[in-house]
Amino acid sequence: MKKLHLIAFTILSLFSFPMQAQKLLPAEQEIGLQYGADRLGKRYDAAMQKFRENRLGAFIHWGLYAIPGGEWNGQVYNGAAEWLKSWAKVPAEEWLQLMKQWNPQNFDAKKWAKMAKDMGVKYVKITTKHHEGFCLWPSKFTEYTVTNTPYKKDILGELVKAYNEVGIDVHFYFSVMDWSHPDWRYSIKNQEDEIAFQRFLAFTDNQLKELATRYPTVKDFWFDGTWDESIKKNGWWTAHAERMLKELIPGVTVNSRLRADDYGKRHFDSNGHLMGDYESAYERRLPDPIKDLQVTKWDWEACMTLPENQWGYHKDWSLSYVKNPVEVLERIVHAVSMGGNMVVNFGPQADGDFRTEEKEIAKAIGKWMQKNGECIYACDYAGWEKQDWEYYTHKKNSVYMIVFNRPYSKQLTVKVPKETQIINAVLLNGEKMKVTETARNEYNVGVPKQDFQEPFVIKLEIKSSKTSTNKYQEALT
Ligand SMILES: C[C@@H]1O/C(=N\OC(=O)Nc2ccccc2)[C@@H](O)[C@H](O)[C@@H]1O
Repeated sequence: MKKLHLIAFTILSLFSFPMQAQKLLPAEQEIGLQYGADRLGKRYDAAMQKFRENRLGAFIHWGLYAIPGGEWNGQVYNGAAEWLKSWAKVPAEEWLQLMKQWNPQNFDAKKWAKMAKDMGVKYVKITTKHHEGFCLWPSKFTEYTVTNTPYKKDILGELVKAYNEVGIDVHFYFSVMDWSHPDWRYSIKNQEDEIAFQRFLAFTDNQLKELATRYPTVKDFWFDGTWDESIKKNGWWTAHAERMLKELIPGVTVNSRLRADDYGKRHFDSNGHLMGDYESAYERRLPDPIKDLQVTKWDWEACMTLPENQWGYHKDWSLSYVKNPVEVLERIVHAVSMGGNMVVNFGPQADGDFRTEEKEIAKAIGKWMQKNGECIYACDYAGWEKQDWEYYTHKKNSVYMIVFNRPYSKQLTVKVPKETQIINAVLLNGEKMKVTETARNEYNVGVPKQDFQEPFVIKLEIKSSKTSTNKYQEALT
C-alpha cells in the first residue's frame, strides 16, 4: 500500500514543477490557435494593477478534510491533509458523510478578517470547493454544500462580506476536479465518458455562474484540479470558462492553471504565450533569482505552505518542518523582488478557529509588514544584479534593499545599472546609511548600527546620470 502512496505522490509532485515557458516562436512561425492566449503581454487595467500591487495574499484551505485532519480509521497519513480521501482510499459517499459533523461553532468571519488585516495581506483566496466536492456556499447544483450540514449558513458569503468590509479583496479558489460528482472523468476513453464529461462541464459552468453572480465583488478565480487528460482534451472549455467569467465580472482575473489550449498545452499555449492573467505554477517553490529572470516579463503568483506540504488542517505538524516567520518573509520578499505575488496558506480547524502556530506566524508577519510594508506593496522587480545580502524591490524613484544576510564586512555591495547614481540611502526608520562609491557602477552601503535580529530595509534614492565621471580606468588585460 505504501508503495502506491509513493507512486501517487511522485505523480503529484510532477505537477508541482513550475511550467517552463516555451520559447516564443517568431511571429510568422506561430500556429493558429482557437483556445490559446486571449491577450499578449501584461494587463494594465485598474483591476490588474490592483491585483499586482496587492503583492501579499493569504490562502484559506477549509473543507470537510479539516474534520479528520489527516487521520482515518486510526491511521495518520503524512500526505497533504486535503488529499486524505485519496490517501486512505475512502469512497466518495463515505467521505461526504463528514458533512454531518460540519458545524464550526468557533467560526467568526470578522475574526478571520481581523487576523488577515493584522497580517498585512491585501487579499484572501478561499477554497469555495476543493477536490472533495464540498461547497462552502449554498450551491443549487449539488447536495454537497454547507446548507445540508448542521451549520447550514453560507460560509462563503459571510467571509466575502467580512473581508471586503476591512478592505481585503476576495479571490475564489475553485477545483474543477470534483471527486463527489459521478460525471467527473480523469480521461475520456469512450463515448460514454465523453457524454458524461460534457454534462460535468455544464455542471461546472453552472457553479461558476452561481459564484460570479452571488458574489459580484470577487476579484479573481484561481482554478485548480485541471491537470488531467479530460481537461486537456477540452481546452475549448477552459477558454470558454475564462471568457464567461470576464463577461460576468469585468476586470476579474483568472490564473493560468485553468487553461489548456487546442493541443492540451497548459499555462503557456503552443506559441509560448501565457494564458490567463498570471502564471500560477509556483507552488511551494519559487523561480531562481538569477536563472529564472524570464518570469519578470509576465505577472505571476506563488503560493506556499507553512509545513512542507499541508494546505488543509493536519492534526500533527510535527511530521514535517514548519517554516519560521523569517523563512516565510524571505519567500514573500523573494517573490516580490521578481515581480510576483505571494500567497501564504492557512488551514483552519474544523471548529472554525486557527491553530496557534498559524496565529503566531500571521502576527509576526504583520508586525514586520507594519514597519516595512512599503518595500512590498506596489513594488516590482528592480532589475539590479542580485547580491548575497538578498533582495531588491523597486517603486517609482526608489530601490529598496531588503537585507536577510548581514555581512561581517558591515558593507552591503550594490552594483547599479549603467548611468545610475545612488543619491542617498536611509533605513525605513530614517537612519542615514553611509554610501561609498567603490568602483564604476559599484557602491558599498553601510549596515545600521543596531543589529535588529530581523531583516531590515534600506531605501535608496536613485537618479540616472548620463555624465558618469570615468575616474575608473578599465584594466587593459
Ligand atoms: C494549492 C494546492 O493545489 C493543488 N494542486 O497543485 C497543483 O496542481 N500544482 C500544480 C499544477 C500544475 C503546475 C504547477 C503546480 C491541490 O491538489 C492541493 O490540494 C492544493 O489545493
